[in-house]
Amino acid sequence: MHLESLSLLNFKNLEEVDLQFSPDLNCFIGNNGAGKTNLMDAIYYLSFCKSFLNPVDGLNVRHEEEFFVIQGKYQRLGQDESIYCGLKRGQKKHFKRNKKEYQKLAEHIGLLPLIIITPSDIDLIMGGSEERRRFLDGLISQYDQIYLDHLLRYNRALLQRNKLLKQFASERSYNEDSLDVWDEQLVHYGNLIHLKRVEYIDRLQPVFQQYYELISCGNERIGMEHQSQLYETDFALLLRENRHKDRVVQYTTVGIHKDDILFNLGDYPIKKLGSQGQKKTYLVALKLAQFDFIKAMSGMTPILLLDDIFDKLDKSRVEQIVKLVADDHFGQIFITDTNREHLDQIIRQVAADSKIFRVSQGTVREQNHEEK
Ligand SMILES: Nc1ncnc2c1ncn2[C@@H]1O[C@H](COP(=O)(O)OP(=O)(O)OP(=O)(O)O)[C@@H](O)[C@H]1O
Repeated sequence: MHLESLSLLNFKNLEEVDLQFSPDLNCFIGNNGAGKTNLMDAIYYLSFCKSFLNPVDGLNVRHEEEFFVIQGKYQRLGQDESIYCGLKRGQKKHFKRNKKEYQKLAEHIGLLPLIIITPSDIDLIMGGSEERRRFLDGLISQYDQIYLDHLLRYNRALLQRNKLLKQFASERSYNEDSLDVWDEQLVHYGNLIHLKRVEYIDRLQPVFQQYYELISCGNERIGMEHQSQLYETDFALLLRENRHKDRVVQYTTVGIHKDDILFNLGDYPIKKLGSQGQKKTYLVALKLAQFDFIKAMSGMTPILLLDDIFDKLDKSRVEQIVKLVADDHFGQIFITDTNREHLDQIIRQVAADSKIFRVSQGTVREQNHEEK
């Protein structure tokens, strides 16, 4: 599967862009603030119906303009696919596949698999546990509708239980039975979600370790540990034991919504003790493992977006990543850099077709390989 062409109108700092891509390697080169990441974001939008940077759609409309349009033409499983996304300030977003508007955006997710590696991934390590749960849930639910359904039902039950706990406090009344209904639901769906999370982390772990070893030349030991209260105690018992506490604090303090993933380097948390380059290596390995996963589950090779991937990495790690992505295991790749040297290094190693685009103050033009 690959993106053949992209047209943009008023998307962030990109006023009008029309580009034809290589099915293999596409490089965006330009100075800081030129618009390289915005191009990546537009491609991300076409797969996930939203920006990876900015959850408020209206902020992606070019300043002083009223609307944006993103259009992409894809080759997917031997067929042409035309995807349209349009937004007028203050109005609903329109998202179309082959001119037909989606009723629900969720129907589109998974159609055009894509993995992005970006500097903002650092939130996965440095942010709170909800970042890591979102990563894991996103990974599983993209191709497992049942898991997504269980997650939605669990969250709904959690919301209702928390509402009741608040109500008890404000009305100073307490009815055990009304909590039981929600506890039953939490236990049922929570246990199913727990089993799936355990299974998926077990599957992700070895692939992730392999990528990390490849990039770091096997010099460092890493780990990923799923932390859940359900490993130690039965969920129903846990809820019963913590009922009194939950009533006092007015929310549910135990359950799979408290899970975390501990990212380790050696015996220590990478969050506290890892260097910037080690954290970056960790994230690249994690995302490449996610790539393999999605590839296996979707039966398609995802598009790979590498945004500013070489920043903070030493020469040897850069070389290892270049070798990795030059492998034909990966399909269409988009890569941004301010440094032409890195891109030339990749282009030299990749036997496949490649294109270079110069991005400058919101304009983009294809340049030939000799032009510097
Ligand atoms: N809605 C918008 N309208 C106009 N410009 C915008 C909008 N949103 C963001 N920008 C501008 O886009 C520019 C950032 O572009 P982008 O992040 O793509 O840069 P980049 O080329 O990736 O830079 P770097 O190398 O620093 O990562 C900024 O100058 C920012 O002000």
